[in-house]
Amino acid sequence: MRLNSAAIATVLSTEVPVEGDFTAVTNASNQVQPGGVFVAIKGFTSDGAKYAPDAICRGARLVVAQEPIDGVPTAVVPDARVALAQLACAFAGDPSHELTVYGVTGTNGKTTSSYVLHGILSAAYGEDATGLLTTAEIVVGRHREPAVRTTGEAPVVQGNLRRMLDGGAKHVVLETSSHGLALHRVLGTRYAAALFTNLTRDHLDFHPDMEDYYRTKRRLFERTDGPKLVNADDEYGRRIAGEVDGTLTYGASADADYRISDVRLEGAGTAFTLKTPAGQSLSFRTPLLGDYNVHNVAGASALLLEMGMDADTLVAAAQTIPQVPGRFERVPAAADRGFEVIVDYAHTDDALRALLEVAREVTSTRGDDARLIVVYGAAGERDPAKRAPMGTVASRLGDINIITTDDAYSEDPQAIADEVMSGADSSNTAVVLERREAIRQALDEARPGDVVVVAGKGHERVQHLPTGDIDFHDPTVVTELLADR
Ligand SMILES: CC(=O)N[C@H]1[C@@H](OP(=O)(O)OP(=O)(O)OC[C@H]2O[C@@H](n3ccc(=O)[nH]c3=O)[C@H](O)[C@@H]2O)O[C@H](CO)[C@@H](O)[C@@H]1O[C@H](C)C(=O)N[C@@H](C)C(=O)N[C@H](CCC(=O)O)C(=O)O
Ligand SMILES: Nc1ncnc2c1ncn2[C@@H]1O[C@H](COP(=O)(O)OP(=O)(O)OP(=O)(O)O)[C@@H](O)[C@H]1O
Repeated sequence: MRLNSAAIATVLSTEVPVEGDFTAVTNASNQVQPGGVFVAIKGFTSDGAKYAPDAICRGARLVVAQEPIDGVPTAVVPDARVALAQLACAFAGDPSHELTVYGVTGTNGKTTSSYVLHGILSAAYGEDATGLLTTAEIVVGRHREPAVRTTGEAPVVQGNLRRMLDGGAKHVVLETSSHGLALHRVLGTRYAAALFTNLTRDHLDFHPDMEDYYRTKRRLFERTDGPKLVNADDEYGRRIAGEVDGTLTYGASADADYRISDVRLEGAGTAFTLKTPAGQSLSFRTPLLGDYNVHNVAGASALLLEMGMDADTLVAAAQTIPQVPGRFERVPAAADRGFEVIVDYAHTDDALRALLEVAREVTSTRGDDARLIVVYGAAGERDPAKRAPMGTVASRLGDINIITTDDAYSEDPQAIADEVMSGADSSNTAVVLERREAIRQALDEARPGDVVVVAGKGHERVQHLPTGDIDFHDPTVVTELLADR
C-alpha cells in the first residue's frame, strides 16, 4: 500500500523533507522501486549511506538514515534497522495482526519444527489457509519457492506475510533466527504462539557469547502473548520457562507439561506417546525418524493443542507430515543398489550427533555387517569452534568417515578440513576436499545393507567456494553418481 509523507513522519516520529506519496521501502539499493523509500543501514561490512545516491537515481524519493546525507532528501532516525521494520510493517498494512503467526526458534530443529507445524496446519485447515517462511522454502498456499535467508530483512518478511494474507492464509509459520531477532527483521510482527527447540553452540561469530545468543532467542517469548512452548530437556528451554510467565514445556523429562514417552521405531517412522497436562495420553505415529524429531513433533503438537486444535485432528495430521527438504531425505535411486543414502542439513556438532545416532540405529536394523559411511564438513566464516567437535562426533558414530568441503566461503577448504580432522580419529577418517569426489568415494565404498549419510548442505543448491559459487545439490549429485555407476 502507498503511504504519504505525513504517515511516514508519524511512523518514524521524525520530519520527512519530501511531500507526496511513497510506494515501498527497501534497504537494498538495487531493489528500489520508483517513488520508494531507501533505508540506509550502517552494516557489518558496508554503509548503506554510500548507496543513497544510487538509490535516488533508481527512483527513490526519500532516504532514511541515522545522519543527514549530503545532496539527498533524508529523514533522520536514531536506528535505521528499527525504522526499516517500522516502515515495512506500515507499507504492508501490518499483516501479522490479521494472521495467526507461529514463531519457531532454537539452534537446531527450527526448519523441521516449522515444517511439522505447517504440515499439520495444512492437513487440518487446508493448504490454502497456511503459509510458511523457512530457511528451505517460502510456501504461500500451494505455491513453493526457494528461500534466501532463514529470516529475511523486514520488507521481505512483511511482504510475504501480506502476500499470504491476500492469498487467503490464516495460519503462518515464521522460522525466526537469532539474527532476525537481533537485527530487528521481525520487529512489529505479532506472534500468536512461539516454540523453542534447543540452544547449543552456534553463531558465536555473531553473538559475543552464549548468554547473548540465549537472551536474543528469549526475546521471541517475551513478545508473544499467546501459547509458548519450550523444550524441557534443554537447559536453556528450562530457563525460558522459569523466566517468561505463561511458558509451558514439552520433553521426556518427568516434570515436562507435555511429556514424551514410549518412543519406538515403527515401520518406516516413529511412534510415541504424548501425555498432556489434562492427563490425556495421545498415541502419535509420524513418518519422521529419531528422538530429535519426536521432540520436533511433540513441541509443535503441544503448541497446536494449546492453540485449541482438536486432539484427534492433530494426531491424524501428524501421520501425514511431508518430507522436509534436505532433512533425513532418502535418495530413492540408492534403494535399487540395496543401500541407503540419506542427505541431511546437520552442520553443527550437536545436529551431527543427533543425526548420526538415528542413522546408527537405522544401520543396526539392516544387519550385523551393515556400516555407516559419513560424508561431512564444516562451513567457512561460521563459528570455527564447532569444527573439531564435528570431527569427534563423526569418528565416534560413523564406521567410515570422509571430511569434505561444505560452504567454505572465502576460507581455505584444506585449513577447515584440518581443523575438523584435529578432532577426528584418523583410523576411520579421510579427507577428500572436492565434494562430488568425496560423495563418489562414499558410494563406491557402499555395499548392500550399508547406510551412507551426506551431511551439511541438505536442501541447498549452491556451494560457496573461495573460487566462486557453483551449483551443487547433494540429492541431485548422489542421483547422478549412482546413474553413472
Ligand atoms: C550478519 C548478517 O546477517 N548480515 C546481513 C546483513 O548485513 P549488514 O546489515 O551488515 O549489511 P551490509 O552487507 O554491511 O550492507 C549495509 C547495507 O547496505 C546495503 N547495500 C549494500 C550493497 C549495495 O550495493 N547496496 C546496498 O543497498 C545492504 O542492503 C545493507 O542494508 O544484511 C545484508 C543485506 O540484507 C545480508 O546480506 C547480510 O547477511 C549475511 C551475508 C549473512 O550471511 N547472514 C547470515 C549469517 C544470516 O542472517 N543468518 C541467519 C540465521 C541462519 C540460521 O541459523 O538459521 C538468517 O536468518 O538467515
Ligand atoms: N530438535 C533437534 N535437535 C537436534 N538436532 C536436530 C533437531 N532437529 C533437527 N536436527 C538436526 O539438525 C539439522 C538441521 O535441522 P533444521 O534444519 O530443522 O534446524 P534449523 O534450526 O532450521 O537449522 P538452521 O538454523 O541452520 O537453519 C537436521 O538436519 C538434523 O540433523
